[in-house]
Amino acid sequence: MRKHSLHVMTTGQQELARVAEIAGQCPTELIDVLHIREKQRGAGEITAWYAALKPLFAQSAVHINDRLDAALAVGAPGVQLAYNSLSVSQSRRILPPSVSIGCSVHSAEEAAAAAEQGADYVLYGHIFDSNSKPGLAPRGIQALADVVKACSVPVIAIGGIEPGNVDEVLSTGCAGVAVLSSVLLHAEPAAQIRRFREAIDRSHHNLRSGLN
Ligand SMILES: Cc1ncc(COP(=O)(O)OP(=O)(O)O)c(N)n1
Ligand SMILES: Cc1ncsc1CCOP(=O)(O)O
Ligand SMILES: [Mg+2]
Repeated sequence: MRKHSLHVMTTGQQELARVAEIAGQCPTELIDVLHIREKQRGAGEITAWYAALKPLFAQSAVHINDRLDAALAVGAPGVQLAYNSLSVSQSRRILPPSVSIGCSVHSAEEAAAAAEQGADYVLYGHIFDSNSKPGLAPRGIQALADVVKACSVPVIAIGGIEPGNVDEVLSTGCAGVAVLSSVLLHAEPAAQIRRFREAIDRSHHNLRSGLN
């Protein structure tokens, strides 16, 4: 298992055929987790996305954002909960224990609460300015470090993350990075995935265990 992980999220702005085309050209084995984050699509459509993308991400875990019904229907190994999803504890009651639960959090308090309820990891952001979160102020590196300290489960950083700022992000002790536009909307997604993986693997920062 790799020390730090690379999560890639679908954008909600592309058709399945385009995402599949990109995946077919990319070293997807360098990606630890693909998130199907298609908030405007129904559960049936999301199951079709999973069926089409899973073979292209054979070595990645494919997690489903929000829709536990779709995740259960396809046997996905993980879900990602958003602010308006079922809570972590509600999700735990529904999902088999083997299904990983990630939870989007926006403060150290939310991160600690998600961990307490049984989240396997939290996603915290946005760290830097991001076109994917227009008009919203970024939370910054110090806030990420504070979340890492407050939280007993791995923290994945998201928002405005590029290969050039990965080292600074990992210096907080977080467990990895999640990227949306900088991979799937990039002109050269394959090269960009390699740059991310190299930047992550080059970093010598250690994971912080949290609560210390
Ligand atoms: C009112 C409000 N709060 C938060 C969000 C963003 O949702 P979030 O839980 O952060 O889920 P992801 O965007 O991370 O998938 C929102 N849209 N509105
Ligand atoms: C889903 C989400 N949550 C916080 S920032 C973000 C989007 C990050 O997108 P990008 O990687 O394009 O900055
Ligand atoms: Mg969020």
